[in-house]
Amino acid sequence: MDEPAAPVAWLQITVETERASLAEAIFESFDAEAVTVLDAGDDITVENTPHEHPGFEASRVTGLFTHGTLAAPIERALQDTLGNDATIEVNTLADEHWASAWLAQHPPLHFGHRLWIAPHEAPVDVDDDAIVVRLDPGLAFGTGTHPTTALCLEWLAEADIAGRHVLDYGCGSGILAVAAARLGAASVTAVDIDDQAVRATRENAERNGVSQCIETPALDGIGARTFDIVLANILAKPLIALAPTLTGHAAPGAPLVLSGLLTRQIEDVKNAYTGAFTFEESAIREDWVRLDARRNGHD
Ligand SMILES: C[S@@+](CC[C@H](N)C(=O)[O-])C[C@H]1O[C@@H](n2cnc3c(N)ncnc32)[C@H](O)[C@@H]1O
Repeated sequence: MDEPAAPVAWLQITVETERASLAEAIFESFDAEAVTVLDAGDDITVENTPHEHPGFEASRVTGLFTHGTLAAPIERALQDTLGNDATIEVNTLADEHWASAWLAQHPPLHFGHRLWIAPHEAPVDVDDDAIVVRLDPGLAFGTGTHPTTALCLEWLAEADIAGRHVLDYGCGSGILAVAAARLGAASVTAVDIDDQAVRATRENAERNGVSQCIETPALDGIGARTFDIVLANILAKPLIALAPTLTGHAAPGAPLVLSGLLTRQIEDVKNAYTGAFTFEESAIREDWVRLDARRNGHD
């Protein structure tokens, strides 16, 4: 018989700051398993934290790290970068506490006319034609609260997805892939360099009844296939490095949706794709950007 699994604990560091994107970058540089951001004004009811946070002005950025990660260097980096403006809180969470904290922090979110993202157990009171994507707590990036994910979900909610073949490059939790499938895509190909993200995508596809529509090949398993829609919410540097790959996967006339870059990185990212794509107006939230483009070559 298998040994019962040992209880897992996580290091959770939360920082309240007006410079949320810097805090996120620091958490990412320490290999956070997940980073979430709650903005000022969001309803906050976090379980298992020692403080209450009534009416704070700043964003609340939370990084989750695997057990054994040292808190001190991360705290030092946050303090050095954010100075006295930041309030830092360190907690150890048992697995089930992380899940309940996640649920409490993630009320159902609404995008466009009819797309909702909601935790599996959260009651959602919506119209009959609403598409509700159920996303359970996982450790892969992509819960809908991050501005870049939200910007991509807003694009998907308004786009003509029905019958299209979609590529989600850097799928994380699978949130965009599952939303595209639920919005009627003929097929979604979801890839990621992180095995955990691929696992989370498969699980979330299954939970939402769309696993037959979503394939998760290895990165080198897409071959030379082209897609009707290409989504990539990664970061500026990989987006630039991936320009030839994503260009090769976009069919003539296909929309390309890039996110994960900051406003100061717009020109560098655009330059990597210029020639093959025509860019439309960018969407910007909290200094994060979504670039919308269309593959040249459509008759
Ligand atoms: C910011 S998350 C986005 C997740 C999800 N698509 C969303 O919109 O919320 C970026 C994802 O891209 C993956 N990633 C980073 N570099 C990559 C690369 N070169 N190729 C494929 N995936 C990559 C990461 O592992 C991560 O899961």
